[in-house]
Amino acid sequence: MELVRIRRALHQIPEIGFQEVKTQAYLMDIISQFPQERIELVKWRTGLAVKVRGDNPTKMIGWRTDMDALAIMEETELEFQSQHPGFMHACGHDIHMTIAIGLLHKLIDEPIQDDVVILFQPAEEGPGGALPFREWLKTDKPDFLPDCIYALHIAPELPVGTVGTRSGLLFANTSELFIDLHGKGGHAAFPHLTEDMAIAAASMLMQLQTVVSRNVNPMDSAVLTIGKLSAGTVQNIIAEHARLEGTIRTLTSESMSQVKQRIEAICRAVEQANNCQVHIDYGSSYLEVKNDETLAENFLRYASQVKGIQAIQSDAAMTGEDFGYFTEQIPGVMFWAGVSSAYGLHHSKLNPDEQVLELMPDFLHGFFLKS
Ligand SMILES: CC(=O)N[C@@H](CCC[C@H](N)C(=O)O)C(=O)O
Repeated sequence: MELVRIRRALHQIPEIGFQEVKTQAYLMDIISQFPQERIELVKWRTGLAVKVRGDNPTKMIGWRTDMDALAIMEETELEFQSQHPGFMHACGHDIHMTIAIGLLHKLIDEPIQDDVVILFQPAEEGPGGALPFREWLKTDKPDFLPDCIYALHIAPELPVGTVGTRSGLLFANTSELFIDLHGKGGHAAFPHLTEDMAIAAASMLMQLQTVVSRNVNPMDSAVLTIGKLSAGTVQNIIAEHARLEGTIRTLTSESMSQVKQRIEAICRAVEQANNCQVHIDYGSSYLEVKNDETLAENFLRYASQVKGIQAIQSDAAMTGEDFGYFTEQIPGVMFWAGVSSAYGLHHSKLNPDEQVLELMPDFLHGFFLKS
């Protein structure tokens, strides 16, 4: 299998959530070149579910990969860099999909006892494909619904060959956050006749910093990041509109509700103080990823015995993953797989080491053989 070629081809066609049309077509083309006797493929929106029949199945194991990219301008200057300006596989989903293809090929070549279903899931970065995909499988394709489910995420800071996970909570509860402020703009020379939304947004941004530092129990944990702040139109007009775009991360749904209540109180206060209208939109939200204890222990035990693999216990992280909607109802494990990149996830220069492409399909095939 020329996995490097496949990864580079996928890397060149990054598409955001539910727009993975070329990605889906490319994957289907690759899969159509495999022997078809053991496999059954169904499409779901821009995603795919591919079932591989085992020799003597007692269960169906699930493997999930995400497919979407991010709206980031790539700056790697690699010869195979993104052909879609402004979009990049900066979260490693091109690597994830290629590993899934490698695993699929291996399972066809050397079948195992159990059935395996590989889920190519769109829209992990947003607005979230896991929940509707899971629900569709349950209602329309129950014979594609796995009994247990696994997934990996690349870890730029870990060397290739290292895999890490933990029992229980791995990733945070998340909610996107979009806040629009509307007030009376006007001429830059007459500020007393306006309500400046740039000032109102700046003050809101600062006040939002007190939510985690002053309202969340220090023994709990939360993150409130505003990744984008925009206001106004040109240099000599006082802004009538401003927008804050961010994300909230907590360890439980309860603390997510508390954080949201504080954000709402701050927005009402900014409305009053600045004589403006504030509108909050929480966008999409993801459940925390909770690894099944027994499966996670089995996984780490297996990994620690494989030559060339270093298994580590990971800490929980404030990353979000809609894989949490799978582990909510299906026992599962997500793990980190090292890719030795100097630049991290969501960075325009992320450059994973492609050696992981050869290593992981073999490793997973061995794991599924013994699961
Ligand atoms: C693994 C990873 O980086 N996941 C994303 C998921 C984003 C969810 C949503 N769009 C949000 O921003 O809340 C992450 O940013 O953690």
